[in-house]
Amino acid sequence: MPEIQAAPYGSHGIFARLAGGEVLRYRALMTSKRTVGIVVAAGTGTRSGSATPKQYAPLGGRAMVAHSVAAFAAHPGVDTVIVVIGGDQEEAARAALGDVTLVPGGVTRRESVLAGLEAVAASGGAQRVLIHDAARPFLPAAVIDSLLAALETHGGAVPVMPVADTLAFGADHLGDVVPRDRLVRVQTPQAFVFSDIMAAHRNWPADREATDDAQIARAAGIVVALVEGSLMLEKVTYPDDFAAAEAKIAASSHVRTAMGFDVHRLVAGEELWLGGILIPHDKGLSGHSDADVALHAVTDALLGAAGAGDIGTHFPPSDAQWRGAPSSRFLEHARDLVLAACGRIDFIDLTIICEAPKVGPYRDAMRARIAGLLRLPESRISIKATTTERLGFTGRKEGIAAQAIATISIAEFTR
Ligand SMILES: Nc1ccn([C@@H]2O[C@H](COP(=O)(O)OP(=O)(O)OP(=O)(O)O)[C@@H](O)[C@H]2O)c(=O)n1
Ligand SMILES: C[C@](O)(CO)[C@H](O)COP(=O)(O)O
Repeated sequence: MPEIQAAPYGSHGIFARLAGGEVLRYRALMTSKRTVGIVVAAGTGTRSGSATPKQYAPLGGRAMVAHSVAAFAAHPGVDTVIVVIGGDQEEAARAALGDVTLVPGGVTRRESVLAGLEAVAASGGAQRVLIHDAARPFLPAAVIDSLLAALETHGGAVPVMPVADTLAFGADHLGDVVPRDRLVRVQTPQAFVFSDIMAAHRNWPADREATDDAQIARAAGIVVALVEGSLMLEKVTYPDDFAAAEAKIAASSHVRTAMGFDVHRLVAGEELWLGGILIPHDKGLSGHSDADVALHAVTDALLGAAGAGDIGTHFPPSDAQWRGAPSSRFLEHARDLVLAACGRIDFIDLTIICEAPKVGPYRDAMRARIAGLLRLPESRISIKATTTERLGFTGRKEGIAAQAIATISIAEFTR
């Protein structure tokens, strides 16, 4: 199967998954092993000292929980993500995550995981499940690769790290040293054959706690393999951990800029959609979609910065489903691609080139609309307009052109 060789397992994250037909076919093959990522995010974060549950604290420009959800969503081996949340967290979770399956959790982590597993069972089950702490925001695709590979031969697998410090009992005074040569630090995600971990959790006594799922699996006789963990996966637990997490993002972030350009013809009898708003005018822009040339330019700039092709790659004009489509959908898609690649949109500079209509009266409304679609403050959107001094097709009012430059930051720690 050349498609599989062309897109090795987990090789390119979201870009590989969305870039073209070959990869999409590869993904379709993989769904024969339906894999669900469960992110447990129902804790209160007491030790973190955060006023709100730590998983909603901003980290690298978005809520902590959004990072690992995006990492799962971007991985071609993960088909679905569900997030387990606290009873009073729905609003915060929706604001952070948008349209993701949310499941109410329990009082302890174990109960929250059980609730997540039951939700998977109720939705038709799965072959494999990856159970992950929202409090470990930076989830490398390579760790997911290793875990899924280990599940080919084991019922469970966990990422582990070596212990670097001397370990000893300690209360009032230092006690005996604990030999560390055979100890490991256990991280998440923890990967399991779904039916096995589901049964193990159901059989675990309700009055007994376990700090992770591998313990519950082992108690049920599941052999749990070890794979190499990652420093990126350290848990955010105490107040100082937030600064350490921000430092990880800063250390691996770099800025990308890309431009987008588009032209559409002005014709009588069409609505004029420009910059995401409907403008009264004697002509409108003609195209396969609503032909909003300004949103197309911004969309292409974002796709370029994400290295994810162009608007035609994602929304081919040959595809009837995009006939008359609102260009806001294209822009939201580009936004989600950037976010899924652990990127942050820093700034958009859009220039609309036309003789008429005058853009000035609509500039604020366009800015607000684009900021809303990108979930950014308006201060990160610049809209400029110019004429071409009555020269060329824009000068003759035959069409409108737009160009945009997107500046994004991408933290390249996800591999
Ligand atoms: N009832 C609970 C408790 C914890 N968790 C989740 O389990 C993960 C690991 O737990 P921990 O770091 O201990 O988070 P908290 O329980 O929120 O923190 P603390 O113990 O400091 O209150 C976190 O993503 C947390 O949201 C959960 O889903 N449901
Ligand atoms: C699940 C876990 O993250 C694995 O290391 C850990 O056991 C969670 O412990 P916590 O005390 O609930 O933070």
